[in-house]
Amino acid sequence: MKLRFTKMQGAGNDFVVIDATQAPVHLSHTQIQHIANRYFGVGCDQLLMVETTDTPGIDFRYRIFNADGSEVEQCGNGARCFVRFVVDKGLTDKREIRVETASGNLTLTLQDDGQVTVNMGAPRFAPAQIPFEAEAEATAYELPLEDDTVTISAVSMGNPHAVMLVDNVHTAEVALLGPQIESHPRFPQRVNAGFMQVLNEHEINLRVYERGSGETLACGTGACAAAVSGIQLGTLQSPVKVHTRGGILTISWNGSNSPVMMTGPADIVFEGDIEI
Ligand SMILES: N[C@@H](CCC[C@H](N)C(=O)O)C(=O)O
Repeated sequence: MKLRFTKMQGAGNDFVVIDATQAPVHLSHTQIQHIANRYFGVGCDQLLMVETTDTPGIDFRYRIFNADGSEVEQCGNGARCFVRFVVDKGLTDKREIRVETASGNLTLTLQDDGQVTVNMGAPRFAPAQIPFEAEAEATAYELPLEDDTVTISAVSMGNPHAVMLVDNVHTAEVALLGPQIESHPRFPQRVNAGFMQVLNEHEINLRVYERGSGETLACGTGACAAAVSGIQLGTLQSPVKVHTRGGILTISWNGSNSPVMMTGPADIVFEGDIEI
């Protein structure tokens, strides 16, 4: 069977987007892994499935799958690409769109300059899926690894993140520490591992080793989690410009239960059909 797809990217985090608004599309783990494979498939960090919904006041539903086939709760760069997709494909003429995800509803706005702003909702600091004993907000936790102990902040943006401070992201041991943090026993659902270098109180460099996809050029929820943890720790102030390997994201957060706002690019790269 041939499957029509659109390849997109947001700050270099790349996606295969499937339009399932006309008819349902069911893909197995193996089919998603094949599509995501950069040698034998299309290649992507995540696959996004755009669907309709009957929920009042909600325009679409969209589902997110990592390159390893696992379905996840949230994806910041994917949310921006989702908006560009439904607008560019003529699936809506709205510029402010409400979408249902596995971790709640989001409001997304397509700006006149083509950038997309996403209201990512409020962060959580003791997320249920991260069983730290302490309840304190934005506390830094010691995490013992194979040959080292690192200090991380645990932040949920709907999906789980462990953010650590590093002196220099370019030399940080992302490939070594990322997989150890991702599958650490203290994170039964696994976790996205962020490596943050503070440049000044409004600017950071960030690399993220993503759960289920490995290191990506950018991670939207990772950028939100890093900015939030830095603001909570008192080293950053909103807004925070996040420099990733694939582009710049701007994160604003007024603290406590206020929503995290993320702004950044989203573009279509090409379209095609793949045999699955
Ligand atoms: N790239 C994404 C996050 C995708 C999901 C993540 N790998 C997870 O497993 O939670 C983003 O832009 O937020």
